[in-house]
Amino acid sequence: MLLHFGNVPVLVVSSADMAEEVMKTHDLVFSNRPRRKMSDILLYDSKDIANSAYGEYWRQMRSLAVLHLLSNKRVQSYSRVREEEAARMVETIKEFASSSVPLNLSEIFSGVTNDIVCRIALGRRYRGGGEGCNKFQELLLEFGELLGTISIGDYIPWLSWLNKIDGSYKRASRVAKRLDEFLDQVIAEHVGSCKRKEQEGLTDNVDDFVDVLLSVTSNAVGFEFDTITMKAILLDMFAAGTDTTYTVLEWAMAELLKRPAVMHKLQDEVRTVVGNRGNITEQDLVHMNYLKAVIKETLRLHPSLPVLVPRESTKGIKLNGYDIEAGTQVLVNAWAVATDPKCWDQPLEFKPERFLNSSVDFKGCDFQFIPFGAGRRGCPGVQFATAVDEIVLATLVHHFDWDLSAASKEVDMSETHGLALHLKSPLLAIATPYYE
Ligand code: HEM
Repeated sequence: MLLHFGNVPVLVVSSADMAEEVMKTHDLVFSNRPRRKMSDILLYDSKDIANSAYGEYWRQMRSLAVLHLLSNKRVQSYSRVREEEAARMVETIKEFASSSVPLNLSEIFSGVTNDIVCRIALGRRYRGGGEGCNKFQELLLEFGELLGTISIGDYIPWLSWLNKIDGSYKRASRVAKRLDEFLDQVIAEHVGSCKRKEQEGLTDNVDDFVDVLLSVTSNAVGFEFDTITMKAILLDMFAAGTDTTYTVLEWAMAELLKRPAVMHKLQDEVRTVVGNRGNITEQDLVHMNYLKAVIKETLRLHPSLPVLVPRESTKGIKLNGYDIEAGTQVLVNAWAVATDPKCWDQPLEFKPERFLNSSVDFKGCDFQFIPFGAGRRGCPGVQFATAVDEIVLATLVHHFDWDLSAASKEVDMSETHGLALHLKSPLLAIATPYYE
């Protein structure tokens, strides 16, 4: 379907075949991202990976992230961080469980995901008191909210004065400045501690992303990599990696609470694999096929980014008989594709079993299921996200039995959109410890 948003032609793709045309057959033509004023303000002139224009700069940033930050090996090296944070979440929930107060699961999920991303990216948690903690959390919230808004000026340039008078650009500039100061401080602390370690002959066995980026900067040859680029990449990890990852947990738990039989089947699997050994390790997850199916089914019915991240055509092209001009924005409706009755049996039913004896995966080869996109601009954070989602969800159903709160006997599945697609109301449930 070809629409016009103001001055901009927008192609909406809603079938697996057309998604394949855009993201595989003509991927190169559709590898650009539209320029957005908000990302220019918040992300150093869009110098991050997700928003930068297709070209040499993007290629260098992307390969840096894929090779050094988000590779399988690097993601696995953070298994202890994820295990520790999942265990910490259990302790927090136990405090609530003893008072039978309904627990705000949405808050728990956003907190644990944020702690994991902060520890991996910046080296420590930035939540719950301590120097700079609240300031950073507040800034991240505002950053996400602003980045998720659509500016009318991007579509109708002569109306961009509206964004000036509604104060959103000014607010974004203030948030960008404060985040910039915060990241400068984090980087300076890392540089200081690197020097100290060098002088004392200490070696840290797990580097966080700032450590990795600092070592890449000092060894980078032949491409433009400065502190600005480093800060843009770090912010990308929060912008692209936090909300998207935690909303999967929110939707998965909402579906499980609505379907006790599915919840019990998952609990049986997790408890059989782990027994009463206490906390789950990532080694255990390898044996949890139903858990993986639950996460896939959640991403099928509730993709975190239902229309992915917009692409833009770099030149005119004929697609399915239609002329698509250069500069056309493309929205791939991943939700429509993943619920298309031509590809899926009972498409609107939550049935994790459909993935048990199936090779269909979200790695970007099966175009009927593309929650992480595909092709050159496909999500490089798939391993990172699934590692977090698997351990948190497994831990939650292993340690506790769950019941809807007395206040809400029905799960309210209404949606709202920020950076990612959220439940509109916080998910509340009562936890009863299983192993006491
Ligand atoms: C469940 C969680 C996640 C979902 C559903 C998701 C989904 C997506 C999607 C749909 C895109 C655009 C793909 C395209 O245009 O074809 C994308 C891009 C991206 N994602 Fe993710 N993502 C998730 C988690 C993460 C994580 C954890 C990170 C990093 C820590 C990350 C980093 C990125 C980056 C850097 C891009 C931009 C890639 C580029 O433009 O070259 N994502 N993601």
